[in-house]
Amino acid sequence: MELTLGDFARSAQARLDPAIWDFFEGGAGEERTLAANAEAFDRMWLRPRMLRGVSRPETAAKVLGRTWDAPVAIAPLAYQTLAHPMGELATVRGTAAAAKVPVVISTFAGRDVEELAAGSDGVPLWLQIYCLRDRPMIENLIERAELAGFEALVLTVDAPRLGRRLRDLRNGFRLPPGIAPANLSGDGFAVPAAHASAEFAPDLDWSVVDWLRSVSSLPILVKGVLTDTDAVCAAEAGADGIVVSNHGGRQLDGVPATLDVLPEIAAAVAGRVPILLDGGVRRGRDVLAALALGADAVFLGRPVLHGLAVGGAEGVTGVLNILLSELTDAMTLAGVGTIADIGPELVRPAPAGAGVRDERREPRPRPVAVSGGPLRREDLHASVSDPVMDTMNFLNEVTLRYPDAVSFAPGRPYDGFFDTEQIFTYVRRYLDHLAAQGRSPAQVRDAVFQYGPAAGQIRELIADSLRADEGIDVPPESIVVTVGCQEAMFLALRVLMSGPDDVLLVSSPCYVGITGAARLLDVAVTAVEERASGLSCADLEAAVMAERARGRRPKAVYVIPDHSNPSGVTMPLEARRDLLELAERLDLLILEDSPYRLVSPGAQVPTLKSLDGNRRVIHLGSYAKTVFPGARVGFVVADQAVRTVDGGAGLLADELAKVKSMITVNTSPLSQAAVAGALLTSGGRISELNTETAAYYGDAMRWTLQTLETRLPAERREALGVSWNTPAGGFFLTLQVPFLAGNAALTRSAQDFGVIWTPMAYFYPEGGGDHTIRLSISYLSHAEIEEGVARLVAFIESEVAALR
Ligand SMILES: Cc1cc2nc3c(=O)[nH]c(=O)nc-3n(C[C@H](O)[C@H](O)[C@H](O)COP(=O)(O)O)c2cc1C
Repeated sequence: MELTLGDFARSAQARLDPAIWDFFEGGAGEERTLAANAEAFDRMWLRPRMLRGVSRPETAAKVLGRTWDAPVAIAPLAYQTLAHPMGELATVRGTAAAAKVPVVISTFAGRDVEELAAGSDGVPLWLQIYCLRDRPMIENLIERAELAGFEALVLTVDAPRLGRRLRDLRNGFRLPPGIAPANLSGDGFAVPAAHASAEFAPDLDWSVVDWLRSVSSLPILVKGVLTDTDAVCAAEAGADGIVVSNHGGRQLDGVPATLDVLPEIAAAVAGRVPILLDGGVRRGRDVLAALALGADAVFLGRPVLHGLAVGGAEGVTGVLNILLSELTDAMTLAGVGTIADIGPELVRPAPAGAGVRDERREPRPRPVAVSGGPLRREDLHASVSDPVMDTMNFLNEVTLRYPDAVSFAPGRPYDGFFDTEQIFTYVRRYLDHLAAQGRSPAQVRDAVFQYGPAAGQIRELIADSLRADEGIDVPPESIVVTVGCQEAMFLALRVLMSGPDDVLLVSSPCYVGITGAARLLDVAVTAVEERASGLSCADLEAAVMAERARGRRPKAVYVIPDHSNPSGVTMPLEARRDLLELAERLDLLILEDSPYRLVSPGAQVPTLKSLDGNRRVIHLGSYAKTVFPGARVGFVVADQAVRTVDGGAGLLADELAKVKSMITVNTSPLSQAAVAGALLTSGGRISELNTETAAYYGDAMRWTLQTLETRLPAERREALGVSWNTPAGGFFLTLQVPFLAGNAALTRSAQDFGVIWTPMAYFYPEGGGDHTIRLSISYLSHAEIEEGVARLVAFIESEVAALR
């Protein structure tokens, strides 16, 4: 039985073909905006008033001069015949049975406007307009609708073309035979995005409102407004109303939630025209919140399709009845007697992290400024709003919310080998070493108390250690000691990438630290799909050629050749040689990052840098896993020669150090001292220092793989459609699953099964990884691994059962 709109969504999903479900549910890009719409409502608390004498609140609302039974209308939704054969006719009838509120009919409706008007049973019908290149066809449709008794036009302005809807792209979505717009002539509709690219007029301006006005006497609402400026433009262009909408997150991913922009728009419009809002309205209290923040009414989108799929007209009636009775309940409990009584005092933002919706959606709770603070995030550098910058927020949030869950998420080192006293011993060891080298007491003191050289003061020790451990033979001058490896990446990108046409190539999936650094620096990133044995040279070459054909300059490729984060993949020796050869041939640099190799058991494949005869490799180093992450010490080896215009020569490392002096000045000498002490203790062989640690991680990886194998033997996992890779080292392995393993699945996993993992989709710069899970094995005990895997398997079984 469906008691909430969420229940209807679940029932609909069970009934619909997965590709159609994705077409309905999906948003553009990473679906950040889609998720944000709903979360914005979750972040809003209601402030009820008591003893207000409200027994039966009155939900009737007056909008555009007409009284509606409730401040809710049905959003334009294309191709409703995909959900039910009666399509829009069932929607109109189902709405009429629940309430007299407007139904907006899409340009791409699957039923004739005349037929809908005949079946409307007193429900106001509005026509949504996509202004196609073929204006006469649109004009004809408007004429027919007006003649049939439609009461308003809704001009959609956020779709010069369709947003990049990755689910549809992945599914190769096409309209099934027999599904087509009933009110348009022509063909080529089967792939909606392709049709839109060919037929939508992309170059409209506000004069299109004049044009509409010239062909129709109906009121015109402009749908798709997201800023105060455009709201004013719409009002000044003569619109009779605006619809604050981001198309349900289906157009430009990364625009804000509609509820978040509503206050600024309401302030700008100042009552001149009615404001409607859509996106994420799923409960009666959401309607209250939208009205409190300045909307006159809301549109309901996807839930209508869910109702249709579940029970045609009756389903739509069911959905509306739930929403409207929730609205009545909320008004009663909040002490609100009429719609006109709803004002801004009825809401306040929830504290951060509170109010997260407990449904199959992807919440990302974040504080919201309802009335605007002194700074607007949209005025800050775009990177702060970029999804890549807070990829891990949601995961951290879930981890905090379910502290008892077994977590396979964090890639942090096991702390059983840390010993506080070690730090003092290491620092002492380094200071003694300086004294033994003949430094005076004052010099030894300065070596920890003072600023140090930008390039670092332990470069010799690092160079010795690289020679001893890795067969990397480079002069100390080619090394810059950095604040963690992250700074090394940042410096390398800052120095190498000089113009807007420069491109960094990365694998997909890819470590987020590098894509995040690229974003901070406005560096263009192109992803190359990773294969089972890492980056393929053929793929890389094709990507380089494609970039060059576009007039761009691919300058470097970032790789984690050993036990990669996130996939766990290791490049074989031959592939490394091929990559070096390709880099030489294509004049590319390689950014090699390999933090896990020395904490992995057994012999390791040689580093790219040790095989690099042509100085193609910039080696990014980290002591986070081999010494301890709290030191925040990393380094970069950049032995490439740099020629100056006046014929001088230096090393790339010198340029990196220059930039570093303007970022962190120098890496903490105290931290460098601790790391140097560790290097000295092991005679430069950091691998020896980590023998026990490597054995520990190796054992944890084996244990995890073995437990998975026991719980899901071949036959069972085949039946479930599950598989995983078997890395020989590192912290990560990946699991393929047949269901969508995104944030919603993660929430169910944490909440219902007590196990947390990382959705691999976080690591795909251009989308992907939706059916893959990353497991980190680095810090769990055998018992925790066993319990965690048991829970994970139970979760997987339940998800697979829900699919069937
Ligand atoms: C399957 C689907 C089809 C849609 N078709 C149209 C359309 O033809 N015209 C339009 O202006 N908006 C269209 N929209 C956007 C909706 O009108 C509305 O803005 C959005 O769905 C509201 O968000 P909600 O689904 O979160 O309630 C469509 C949305 C979906 C999900």
